Amino acid sequence: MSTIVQQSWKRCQESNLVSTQKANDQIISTNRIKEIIQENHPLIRESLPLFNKLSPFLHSTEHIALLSDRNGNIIHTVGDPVFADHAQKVQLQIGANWQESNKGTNAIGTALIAQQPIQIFGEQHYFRENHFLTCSSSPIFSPSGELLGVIDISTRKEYTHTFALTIVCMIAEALQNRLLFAEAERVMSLPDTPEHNNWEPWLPLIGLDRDERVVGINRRAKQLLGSDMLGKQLDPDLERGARTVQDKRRRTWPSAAPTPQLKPFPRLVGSCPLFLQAKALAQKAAQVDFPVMILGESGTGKELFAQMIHQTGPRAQEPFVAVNCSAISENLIESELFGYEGGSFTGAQREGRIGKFEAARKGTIFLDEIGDMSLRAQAALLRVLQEKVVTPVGSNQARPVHARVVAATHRHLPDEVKAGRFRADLYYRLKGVVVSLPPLRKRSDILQLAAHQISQIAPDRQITLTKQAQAMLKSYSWPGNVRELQGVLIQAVFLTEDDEIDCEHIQLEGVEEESVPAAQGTALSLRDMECEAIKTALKKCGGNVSQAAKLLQIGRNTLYRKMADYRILAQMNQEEL
Ligand SMILES: Nc1ncnc2c1ncn2[C@@H]1O[C@H](COP(=O)(O)OP(=O)(O)OP(=O)(O)O)[C@@H](O)[C@H]1O
Repeated sequence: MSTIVQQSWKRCQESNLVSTQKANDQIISTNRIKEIIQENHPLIRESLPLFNKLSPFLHSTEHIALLSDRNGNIIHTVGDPVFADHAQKVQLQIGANWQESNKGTNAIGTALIAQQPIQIFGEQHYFRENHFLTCSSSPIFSPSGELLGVIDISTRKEYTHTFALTIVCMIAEALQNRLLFAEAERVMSLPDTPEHNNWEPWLPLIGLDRDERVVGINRRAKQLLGSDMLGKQLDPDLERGARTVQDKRRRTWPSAAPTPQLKPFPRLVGSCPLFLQAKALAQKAAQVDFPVMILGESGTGKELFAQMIHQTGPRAQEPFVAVNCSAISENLIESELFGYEGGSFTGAQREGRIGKFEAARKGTIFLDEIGDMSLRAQAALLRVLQEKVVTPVGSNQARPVHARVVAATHRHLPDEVKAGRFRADLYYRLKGVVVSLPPLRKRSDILQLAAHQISQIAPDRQITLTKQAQAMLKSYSWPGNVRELQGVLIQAVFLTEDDEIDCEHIQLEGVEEESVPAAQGTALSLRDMECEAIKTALKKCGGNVSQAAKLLQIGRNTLYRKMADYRILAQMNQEEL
C-alpha cells in the first residue's frame, strides 16, 4: 500500500468508520445539485467539451468518467451505461458525495485530501462494498492554484490498468489549461528547453491580467519558474523570449494587432419576422456610412448585430473595437476612448496609450450601453463626433478620427433625454439608422434558437428537447434574452444523461415567484388554486408527474401543459431525493 493509502486508512479508522458496514451515503437534493452546478460554472463549462469528447470512447468498456467539485460531490458522469448502472449500487453517480469521511478511502475523496493524482485498486478501498472498483483520479486546480475538484475514471477491478491514471492526469491538465485560457486576458507560452522537458506534451503557460500581472500559471510553467509568480509582473527578459498565444485585449484594443476573429455572419440565427426585419435593416445599414443605433434589452444580440454590420460592410478588413461604456469608470472613460499622453495621471503607463477611437482606425467602434455614459463623457464624445478628432488626455494635439460609430443601449433614450440624463444633441447625432432587436419573449423562433445553441454547446451529441421542455421554453419570459437561453441550455445539456432535455433539466430564474400571481379577483384565485393543487400533488408524488396526474385525475400531457402554463416545472424534481 502506498503511503497515501495507508494514511487514508488510518484517518478512516480514527473516524470510527467500519469497513464491513455500509458506507455513509450522502445524497444531495436535486435543487442543491443545481446550486452546486451554478457555483462551479467555469469548471463545468470548461470540462463539458472534454467529457463530450471522452464519452464515446468509454462506451462498452465498463469505464465511467466522473467530475466532482471540491467537496467530493459528483456533478457529472459519462461512460458505459452498463457499468454506470453497477456503480449506482454504491452511489457512484451524480448527486452522491464521495468525501473520504463518508465513503472511506476512495480515489475522489482521498485525492481531494492528498491533492495529488491517485489510483485506488479494489481492496485498497476502505469499505468492502467498494472492493469491486478500481478508480483513478486527479485533482483539478484553478489557474491560481485553488483546488476546484477531481476528475475520476472508474471501472471494475478486473479491468485495472495504470494507463487510466495517465489519461485522467492528461484530462485534468487539459482542463486546467482551458481554465487558464478562459480566465486570463493574455496567455504567454514560455520557451521550453529540451533539458526541462523529458516527455511533457504541454507548453509552459502563464496567464496575465489587463495590468500584465500573473494571474495563472500551469504546472509546466511552475516547474520552470517556481510557484510564487502569482500577482507579479512578468520579468521583461522572460517576456521577450515568450510567445503570446492568446490576447483577448485585441478584441477591444487592437492597436498593433490585426483585426480579431469576428463571429461569422451565419451565426445570427432566427426566422421570427421581428428579428428578420431588424436583420434586413442592419444588413442595409452595413453598406452605408450612417451612424447606427442598436436598441434592445440586455442579451438580445446587440453586439452580434454590431459585428455583423462591421463584418459585412466595406470596413471589414479594419478593426472592430467594442467598448462597454457602463463598465468604464467615469474618470477613466476619456482616457479609454481618446487615449492619454505618458504620465498624464497616476497609474498611467509611462509611454502613454492610444484610445479606442484611434485603435479602431478606419474600422468600427461599437459603443455599447451608451445610455449609461456620464454627462461629462457625453460632452466629450459629442465633440469627437462633431469635429472628427480626438485629443488624448494630457495632450493638446488633436488626432483625426476615421472610425465608424455604432452605438447600442438597452435604455429608452428619448426618456433619458427627457429626464436630462442624456444629451439631446448627442442622441440625434448617434441615432442615424435605428435597429430595434426584439426581446426573446416576443420572438416566435425560440425553439430554432434553442436547437442552434444546443448544437453549439454539444456538437458531438444529437440532443433534442421533449415536447414539455419545448412548451416550457416557449412560455417563459426570458428577462436575460438569448444570453439567458444560452446559460439555461448549458445547464440542461449538462444535466441530461441521455440525449433528451426534459423539464427537469431546465432551471428558469424566478419561475417560482412568477408562478403565483397575487390574488386579484376570482379568475386569478382559481388559477392560484389549480396551481397549488398541482404543486401539492407533485410534492405528494415525490415529483413523479405520471403519479401526480393520476392523483389529479387528469392526463399526463395535460398536467405538463398546465405546469408549463403556471411555470412550476422547475419544482417538479423531488425536493428530497
Ligand atoms: N440571433 C442570434 N443567433 C445566435 N446567437 C445569438 C443571437 N442573438 C444573440 N446571440 C448570442 O447571445 C449572446 C448575447 O448576445 P450579445 O452579447 O450580442 O447581446 P447584447 O444585447 O450585446 O448583450 P448586452 O447588452 O448584455 O451586452 C451572445 O453569446 C450571442 O452570440
